[in-house]
Formats: sequence, structure tokens, C-alpha cells
Amino acid sequence: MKGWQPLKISIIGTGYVGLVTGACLAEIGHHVTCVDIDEQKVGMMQAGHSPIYEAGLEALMQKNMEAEKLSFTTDSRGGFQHADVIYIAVGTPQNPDGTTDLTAVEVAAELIAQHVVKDVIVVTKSTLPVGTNAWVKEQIRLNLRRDVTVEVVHNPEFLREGSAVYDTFNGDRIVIGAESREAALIIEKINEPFDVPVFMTDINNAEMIKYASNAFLATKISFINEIANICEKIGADVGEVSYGMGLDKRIGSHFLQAGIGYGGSCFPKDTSALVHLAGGVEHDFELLKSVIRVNNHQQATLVDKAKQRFGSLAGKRIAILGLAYKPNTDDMREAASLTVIERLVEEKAAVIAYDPHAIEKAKPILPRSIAYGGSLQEALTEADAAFILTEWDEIKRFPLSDVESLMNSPILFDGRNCFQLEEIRKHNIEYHSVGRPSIKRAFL
Ligand SMILES: NC(=O)c1ccc[n+]([C@@H]2O[C@H](COP(=O)([O-])OP(=O)(O)OC[C@H]3O[C@@H](n4cnc5c(N)ncnc54)[C@H](O)[C@@H]3O)[C@@H](O)[C@H]2O)c1
Ligand SMILES: O=c1ccn([C@@H]2O[C@H](COP(=O)(O)OP(=O)(O)O[C@H]3O[C@H](CO)[C@@H](O)[C@H](O)[C@H]3O)[C@@H](O)[C@H]2O)c(=O)[nH]1
Repeated sequence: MKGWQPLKISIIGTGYVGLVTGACLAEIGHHVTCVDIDEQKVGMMQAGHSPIYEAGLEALMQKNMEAEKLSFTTDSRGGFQHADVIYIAVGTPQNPDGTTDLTAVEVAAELIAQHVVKDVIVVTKSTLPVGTNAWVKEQIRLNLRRDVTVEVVHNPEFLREGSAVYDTFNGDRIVIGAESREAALIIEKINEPFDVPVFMTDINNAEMIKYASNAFLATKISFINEIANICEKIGADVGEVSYGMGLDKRIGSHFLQAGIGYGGSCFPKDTSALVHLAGGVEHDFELLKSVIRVNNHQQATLVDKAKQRFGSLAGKRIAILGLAYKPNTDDMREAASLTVIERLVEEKAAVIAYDPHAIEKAKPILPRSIAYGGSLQEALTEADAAFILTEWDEIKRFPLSDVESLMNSPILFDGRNCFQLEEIRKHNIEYHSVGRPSIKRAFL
């Protein structure tokens, strides 16, 4: 790493992306100040605790805080004063009409303009619709208080929740979109110790790469879910089908796991934003609209199966196993469990939910009428049926003999295909999964 130097970096927005980026940039040697408006969150981080459940993150924070390379503040003035580079990692959620809410980005741009005292590069990590970076640059320019130069570079983030720290050190690529080659080279240099391949391009392309990547991954998932729905009707097994497909390197085995559809803070909002972006230039993105429709339908299939099985779900005690939108995170944004539980409550089922890490984040957004189990055992005890919604290891490893003995009637609706059919057949368990033949028993 000839000529490599640590820089003073500030990050505005310390959520999943900002905090992980901050901790990882500190780990490779930079001096990082994280700025967030959420006082409670900042207080927690100052005490060395991560506000999110993310493997390895808290240890990385503590190590770099002790080495005085990582700090947290709510004070943007002090936070930006010495920065060579400022990363914007605030949220860009979905507006009710499906477009992107850029309020937090606008505020971040204004704060930067107010407080910078020297030339600085602003790196946008937030996912931003095409054209937004030019607008960010203009917002900063219009509000600048001092005679300084601000370059804007787009560096979209590709980490996955649950493996965010690992992904930062082992990413497939770092995309750098910039007008200024000099600024792009500085951002490349910052990231050099990660030893991840860098692709440099212009800002529009970088913005589009992020949306196109998420849309493509979402398309793979909806595609395999449609194949799964057909498999169910013809008696085929989607697990075998996707494995056989994935052996073809042109197809690849990733993102071919059938289930109850994709959730999370990115795929739903980013697919919707891309449909709107296309609409804005009079392109009807029919394929992506179908991907979204298929996904919405997929989240409902498990409840439909249960209704078919029981006739009525009223008064049935139903255990929900897994609430987070995917394992190894406590993130509940757009989790399939929200849709499934809402339907079950409408059907007047008595719901008892368990998740190893997401219960605290789930409670404020789930219906008040549902109960929570302190363990898998507690949730399963006396249940008439159980829905598996997140493939946590704890759930996959739970002994099926205990499922059999704890439940009132051991009927599983597995939205994540956690078990091999042969394993289930060794037990007196009725099993309905996605895209695979059901295993029926006679309990009722
Ligand atoms: N979560 C992911 O896995 C992921 C991955 C890739 C890209 N992204 C993108 O990265 C961006 C951030 O996503 P996230 O999931 O980390 O969001 P998040 O909601 O977890 O965090 C955003 C943070 O920004 C803070 N914030 C908002 N306004 C602020 C302001 N004016 N000043 C300081 N702090 C402010 C909030 O308090 C919050 O802590 C989004 O654009 C998202 O699409 C997310
Ligand atoms: O074969 C699969 C793979 C995933 N999923 C579901 O898809 C969703 C998203 O999963 P994943 O992509 O692993 O998690 P995210 O953390 O949402 O990461 C995605 O969204 C991020 C935010 O933009 C990007 O940075 C990542 O590259 C992109 O993978 C989850 O509900 C999964 O259960 C499936 O149903 N089948």
C-alpha cells in the first residue's frame, strides 16, 4: 500500500450502513467520527454498544473506540470540522407513492454546507435515484457558508444485513462514481486496505448499478418463487430444481432459495423506486412490476395454505417462529412476518411469536393482541400449528422430536424450507413448505 495514509472521515447517519462503514473504516486505520441525530442511539454507541444486532460489529466498535479511531456525536458542527471526507449514510425510505423520500439526504447536505471549513469530498453511501447526486452537490453549493470546494462521489453500498462486517471486508466490488477523477482516486485509496476490486465509473452509472443490482436479485427470487408455485402443482421439488439450475455457472446458485418472498429495508423500496424512475422517463418496467406483484402474493401463500388445511383459523393457537426479515439481523423492515401476522390476527387466530433477536424491535409494530414466547419451546407448547418465517439456525436445529411432543397438533407451515423432507418423514409431523410436496398426517 505505497503512499497510503489514514484520513479524517466523518459519517452522517449511523444506521446499518453508517455504523458498519464507520467501524470498518476505523479498523483499516482511518479516524472516524460518526454523527447521528438520534440522541439515544448516540448515547448507546458512546457507551460501546451497537444499537443493531450484527455479527462482530460491537467488538469492532469497542476495539476502535479504545484505540481512539472511532467516536460518536450528535454535534454535526464539531463532527465535520476536521473531516477530509464526509460520508452520507442517512436513510432513503419509500414515500407512500413508491418514490424515494430524500428528506434526510437534503438535511445532511445542508448540515455539511453549513459546517465545513475546508475543502472536502462528500461520499454518498445512501441508495440514491439517478440524478440525486447532482442535486446533492447543488444543495451543498447553494448553502455553503465558506469559500471551500466540495466534490461529490457516489459509492453505493452492497452489504447484506447479518453479514455486514464480513461483506465490507470481502465484497465483490466497490463502485465509485465520480465527476472528478482526483476525488475518485482519493476514495479508491481510502478503501485500498479492504483489498476489494474497484470499479470506477460516472455518477449516473453508479446510481443505476445499485438499483439494477437489487432489482436483478429480487427478480431471481420472484422467478424461483413462481417456479416453486408451479412445482407444488405438478408434484416437483423446487429445492432439487433450483440446485440443478444453479449448477449452470451462467445461472449461479445464489438467490434461488424459494420461500415466502423477499423483505428488508432494500429490495421492496428499491424495486419500487426503480419502477418509478423508469416511469419518469416513460418506460413501463413491466418485468419489475411483475417481480413486485409476485413477491406480494408470495407473502400471503402460507396463510392461504393454513386456511385451506384448517377451514377456519379462528381460535387456533399459532406459533410464529422467526420475525426478522432474514436471519442474523433484528431488522423488522418489510419482514414477511408483518403481513403473515396481520392476516392471522384478521382470521382471529391466537398468535404466539418467537424470534431469537428481533422481539424488541417487533413489539412496537406488531398487533398488540399477539403474545411472545421467551423460547422456541414456549412458543410451540400446545400450538395447533407453527409458521416458520425466518431460517435462524436455532430454528433449523430445533429437534423435530420436540416439535412433535410439544405441539397440540404438530403441523408446520415452513416459509423457508428449513427441513429436508426425509427428515420430516421420520416424525409424526404434518409439513407444508414452499414448492415441495406436502407431507400429510391425520391429526384432526
Ligand atoms: N440496510 C442495508 O443493508 C443497506 C445496504 C445498502 C444500502 N443501504 C442504503 O443505505 C442508506 C442507509 O440505510 P440504513 O439501513 O443504514 O438506514 P437506517 O435507517 O438504519 O439509518 C439511518 C440513520 O440516519 C440517521 N439520520 C437521519 N437523518 C439524519 C441527520 N439529519 N443527521 C444525522 N443522522 C441522521 C438516523 O437517525 C439513522 O440512525 C439507505 O439509503 C439504504 O437504502 C442500506
Ligand atoms: O435466495 C434468496 C435470497 C434472499 N431471499 C430474501 O431476500 C431478502 C433480502 O435478502 P438479502 O439480500 O440477503 O439481504 P439484504 O440485507 O436485504 O441485502 C440486499 O439489500 C442490500 C440493500 O440494498 C444490498 O446492499 C445487498 O447487496 C442485497 O443483497 C430477505 O428477505 C431474504 O429472506 C430469498 O427469499 N431467497
